[in-house]
Amino acid sequence: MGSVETQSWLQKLEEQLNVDVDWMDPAFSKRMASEFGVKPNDMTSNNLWVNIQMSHPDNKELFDRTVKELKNEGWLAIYNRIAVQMCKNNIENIKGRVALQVNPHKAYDTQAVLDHARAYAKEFERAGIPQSKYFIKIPSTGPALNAAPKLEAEGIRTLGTALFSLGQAIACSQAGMLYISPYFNETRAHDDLSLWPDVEDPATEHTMSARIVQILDTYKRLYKETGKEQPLLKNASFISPKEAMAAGEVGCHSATISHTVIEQLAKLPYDESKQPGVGAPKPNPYYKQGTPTPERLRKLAKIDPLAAADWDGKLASTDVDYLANNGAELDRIISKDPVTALRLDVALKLFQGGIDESRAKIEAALAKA
Ligand SMILES: O=C(CO)[C@@H](O)[C@H](O)[C@H](O)[C@H](O)COP(=O)(O)O
Repeated sequence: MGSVETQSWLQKLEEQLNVDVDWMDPAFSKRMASEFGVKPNDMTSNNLWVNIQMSHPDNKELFDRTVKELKNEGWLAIYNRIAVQMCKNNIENIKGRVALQVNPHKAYDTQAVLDHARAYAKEFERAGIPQSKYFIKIPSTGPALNAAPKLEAEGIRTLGTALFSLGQAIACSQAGMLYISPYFNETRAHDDLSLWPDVEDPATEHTMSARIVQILDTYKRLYKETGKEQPLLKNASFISPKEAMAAGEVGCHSATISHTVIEQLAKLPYDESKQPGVGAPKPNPYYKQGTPTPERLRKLAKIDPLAAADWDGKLASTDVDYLANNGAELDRIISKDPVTALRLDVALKLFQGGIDESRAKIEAALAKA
């Protein structure tokens, strides 16, 4: 797939938003450019992807060497250095930034989030990767997001992850973050398809679409009212190619996509007449140029299929300080929104499982070193 006549869904999507790769393997990023005709913009990761990539045969020598080098520094120092080096191994294959996620066990501990992000930053510096080429992923809880303004002031750019609600998105804006990653699907749905809203037209029918539209509308309004740059919406957690195309139509800034869905997008020949809706070319600069939400999606601005049964129909207010008192108001509104509370908790546990496995591998190697 390469010529304009046989443009793939993936190539079309890259015209509407920045396609990012949600996977750390350099061989796959290379294939994206050479076989699929789309070089990834950013490379995102999470504690599961780091854990998988750490066990890749290509990284055995890196793993063994780092355990030896840092055997007196503890498992986390070893984890950080290996994770940063694996980012470095992919940096030539992407156009933008690489990403690492802080320890999900510390999602309610501001100081621990700060310490971990700064430890990654030190490793990036040591590896010769400038601040302009990476960002740090922080879970969107009250205490964790309180670390972001301090990191941003130090030039360490951040992304709010495990994000399922407008309130979390407003808090990320208040924290001055570079990106947010709302999860289009809850993480459990990837393994239990009975939880997946597998709809014909995800942009209008998927239960998460309304929240994506509302976050974008709110950020565009805040940009207009304050002139302050807003986080860029990097949509994540797609199960099907149609969902990624919906992110393009809605007008997300970027979409970080698994290797499985990228392969599918690359194989589908694009035919505009068969798409339920078509996105606009990507605006640049994103908020300054701006693009309105497409007419057929306007109806999503005021509904919320994921809201609690007693929802009063009001969207989260931008006049509230969600970061005050260590994020108490953010954590309060999350607890009043059962879908967000559950999805956030499940996502954190999933990532905790990932880092626990890495820790066990490193500690087993340390025991033999
Ligand atoms: O948050 C980002 C990127 O910012 C992603 O890496 C994100 O962790 C993943 O897309 C989701 O966790 C989906 O992972 P999974 O449910 O497929 O295991």
